Amino acid sequence: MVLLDGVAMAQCWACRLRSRFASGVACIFASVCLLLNLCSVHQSKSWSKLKSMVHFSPLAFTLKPRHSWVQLAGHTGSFTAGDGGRLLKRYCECEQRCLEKLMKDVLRPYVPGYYGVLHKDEQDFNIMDDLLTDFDMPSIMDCKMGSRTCLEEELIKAKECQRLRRDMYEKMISVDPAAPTEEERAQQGVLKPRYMRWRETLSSTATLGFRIEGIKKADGSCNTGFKKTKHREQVVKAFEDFVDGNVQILKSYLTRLEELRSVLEKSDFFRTHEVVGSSLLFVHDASGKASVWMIDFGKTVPLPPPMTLDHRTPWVEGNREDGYLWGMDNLIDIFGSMLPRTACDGDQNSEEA
Ligand SMILES: Nc1ncnc2c1ncn2[C@@H]1O[C@H](COP(=O)(O)OP(=O)(O)OP(=O)(O)O)[C@@H](O)[C@H]1O
Ligand SMILES: O=P(O)(O)O[C@@H]1[C@H](O)[C@H](O)[C@@H](OP(=O)(O)O)[C@H](OP(=O)(O)O)[C@H]1O
Repeated sequence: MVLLDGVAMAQCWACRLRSRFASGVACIFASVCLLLNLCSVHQSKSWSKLKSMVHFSPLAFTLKPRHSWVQLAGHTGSFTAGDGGRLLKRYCECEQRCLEKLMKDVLRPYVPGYYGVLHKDEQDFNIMDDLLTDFDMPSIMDCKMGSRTCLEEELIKAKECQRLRRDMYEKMISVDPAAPTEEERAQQGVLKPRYMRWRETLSSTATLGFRIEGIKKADGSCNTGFKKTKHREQVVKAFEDFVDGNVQILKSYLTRLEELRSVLEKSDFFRTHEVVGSSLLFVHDASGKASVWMIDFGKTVPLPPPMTLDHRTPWVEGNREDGYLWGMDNLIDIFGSMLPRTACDGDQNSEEA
């Protein structure tokens, strides 16, 4: 976090100096700051999970920092930098199949562009667009969609092989020491579906059909402590903090979400897949640009034909419903409800809602 703050400060200075003087001296000063930070980051942590990801363009005379890449959520070590504004994500066949199909679906504008598989350093990666590329010091939010986070096939497998997870037990007691049952306490382990369900009910997954995984703001601050963000009012507070009272950004998000919902309702891909553990990535910056994309298709699986889902019907084991659109409806409703309130607050950024 200290490094991230250092980088954010350097970026801030670079921006300020650029706009005030646009002079060579300013650029050189900014470049020194940025390079110092870049070196320290690379020495201590290279391309690891969040909480500090830095990724600059090669030194150019304008010295515009391209952006700092941040992994807000997900598995550590899944990502590495690709060329030309692309990301390499650890290969997952399921995700590859989905991204290939999505490139031909009406959802194409709402997912990162996909460019196939790269074999590098004895590992395979899926190559995709880095969605942060066109933003300057972006604010980012990851919301995991759906009313459950375990695939039906995971539940079946878990019943066959009752593998106890000590890591999940430890994550559980670190949030709530009283959460494990007597039996779990004696075993010092929990089954994955039990852990996942506990996470769903602790957060807003079960009650709203989505949950906040993490928020990183332009000032470099980052928060992944949303495990107990369950109630609508808590979610509203987090969203308000994320958009920082900027009604224009709020409106852009709302418009994009409404468009996405209407495209999801028409998508062949969406109708024929169980979509679990997928996120919406919200990105905006100080210029007022804001957008939302669907990411993470590692647990998005095709349904056996002719089965389809409406993504709103409540889940019961066997019906494969995932609650994705129910979550989307709630998300849109919450963003919509924030508009007049933000405008009434008389914020400088506000305009007629
Ligand atoms: N295409 C992208 N462009 C920019 N950032 C991305 C992109 N894909 C993922 N990220 C960043 O990486 C984080 C984790 O992504 P993702 O959910 O795909 O990882 P994962 O390891 O599959 O997650 P999970 O553990 O939920 O399965 C996101 O929260 C986001 O910050
Ligand atoms: O957010 P938390 O509390 O850290 O819990 C993790 C989170 O639910 C991930 O989505 C899940 O990966 P999948 O979605 O890929 O199953 C992972 O399972 P895993 O440890 O088995 O990878 C969990 O540990």
